[in-house]
Amino acid sequence: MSENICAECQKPAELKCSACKLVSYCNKEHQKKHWKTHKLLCRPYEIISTKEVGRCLVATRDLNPGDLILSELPLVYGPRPHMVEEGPVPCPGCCKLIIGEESPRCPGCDFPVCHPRCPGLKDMDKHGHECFILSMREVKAINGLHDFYRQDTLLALRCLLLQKKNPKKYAQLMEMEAHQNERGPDTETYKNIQERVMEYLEDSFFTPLKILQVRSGKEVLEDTSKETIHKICGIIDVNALEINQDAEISVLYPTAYLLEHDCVCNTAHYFDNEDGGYKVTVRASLPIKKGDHITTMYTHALWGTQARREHLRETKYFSCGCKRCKDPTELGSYISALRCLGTGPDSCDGFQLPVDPTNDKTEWICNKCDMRINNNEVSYLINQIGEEVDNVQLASPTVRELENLLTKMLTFLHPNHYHVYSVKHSLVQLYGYQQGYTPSQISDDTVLRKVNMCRELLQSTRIIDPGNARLPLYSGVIYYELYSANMIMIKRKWDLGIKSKVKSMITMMKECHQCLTEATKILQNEGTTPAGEKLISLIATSTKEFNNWIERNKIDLSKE
Ligand SMILES: C[S@@+](CC[C@H](N)C(=O)[O-])C[C@H]1O[C@@H](n2cnc3c(N)ncnc32)[C@H](O)[C@@H]1O
Repeated sequence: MSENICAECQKPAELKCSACKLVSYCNKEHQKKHWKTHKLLCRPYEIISTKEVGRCLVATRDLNPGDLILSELPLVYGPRPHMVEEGPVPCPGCCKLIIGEESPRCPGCDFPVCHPRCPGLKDMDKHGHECFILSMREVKAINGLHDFYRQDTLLALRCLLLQKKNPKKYAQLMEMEAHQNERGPDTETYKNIQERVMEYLEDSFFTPLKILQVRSGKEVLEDTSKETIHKICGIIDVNALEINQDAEISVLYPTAYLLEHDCVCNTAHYFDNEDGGYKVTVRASLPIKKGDHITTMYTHALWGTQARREHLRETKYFSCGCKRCKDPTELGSYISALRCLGTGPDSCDGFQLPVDPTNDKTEWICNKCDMRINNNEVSYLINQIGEEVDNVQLASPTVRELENLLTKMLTFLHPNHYHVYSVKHSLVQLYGYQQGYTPSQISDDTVLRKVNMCRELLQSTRIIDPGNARLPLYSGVIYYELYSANMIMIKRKWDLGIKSKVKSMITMMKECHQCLTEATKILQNEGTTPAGEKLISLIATSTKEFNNWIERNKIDLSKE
């Protein structure tokens, strides 16, 4: 007789839900009947393996934007494993950034901490367990703290500690892809890990630990071999998700790591640290059909194809072949396109596009006059412009400085190029605020310029991030600035007696309403970062003010 019980009638059952394989039924009819209840809990994906991507998730039913895909707690997490040579470091208890030299020390191991009573110091899922190992070293440091207390090695140590503490979790962890072949002994990555993690942990802590283990006959760590530590570092680099909310943390999840990459992904994920556990929730951000691959984004949506592909190759060891990467126009966004670089009589108003964007040595051809240039020239130009943009942006530029830079850039780049996007995104946040451009000072022409820039930015953002999965803060800011610019114009005209009977005024008011509604929707899961929280509150206040203004002036936007 079957051990399983039908979820509908509690009689013995042989049939299983094919999607989650967790619930049984005695017949198809009862399965159908129970679906209304079960669909809220049923996992909507299966794990498959393909030659191109390895293991990945595929939808087992149609999903709509917002539908839950998975929600889970970490296997292990810890301070982001990137070497810091100066400046703030994470507290090993809570991962919040602190200045090591000015901070108190952990009473157990002497690592700099935010407070000697930081709750994470005793928590066995955080610092509690590793503190014992770190206290093996008897010497303490007063100077040169960055080299002596290496928070960038703690996540690898926490992974090793799972060997004894939670063998099931350790086994799950060791199943993850580490790309060891691409990180072999002759690579820079290997040499770096050897020195930065392996030798540091071995010399400072494992050598005294081994002596203690022999003496006491008790084993704390089973396997601290070079192979295992290199594999763990590979696993962290390839699979960990990064959280930048209140602290800089890297997290390994039991299932979420299986999400494959796509440069236009169909899910969004959020972290929730309310119970101190960094739960991740993954939801569909676009409609996903049964059988579609469920994807996320490992790199920056606002980078052009060459920059994204290079980043993916260097950090995740694969060559992306998604639709956006293969399309010279990047789905019509023209985010990497240059102006025709023909000179003199050869110049035209066309745009230079890569002939084969997935080939690093591709030629770039003008879509109008066939003028060709090689990739080295394009890379050189883009790097030069990128450097100039970074330098100007870092120096808190004025409107005038950014406008001059923009004019210069537009002689080489498409108006939607990602470097241009970045400058326009800064400019729309200065128009209306900087001295000389405040709401009472800014000219009508400049307000219109801001409105047009916001609309152009929104158009590009919608193409490269149609589900608002990766750029919600960018979009939220643009919607807010489009609202603000429209409001300046509306109030000016209103004061001149041009009221709600005029059609263009109603159009602008409707756009204001739409901007605030869209921004509120897009930002609904962004309240966990300081920037998101601030923007959400600004938009909530503006929505109230806008609605009051509409009500006070007896305007009915639904009727007009
Ligand atoms: C976080 S892991 C994802 C799980 C992995 N597929 C596995 O089997 O363990 C990331 C790795 O998956 C592979 N991968 C993910 N997305 C890919 C894609 N779009 N194309 C090719 N490989 C991909 C790469 O090997 C990458 O380093």
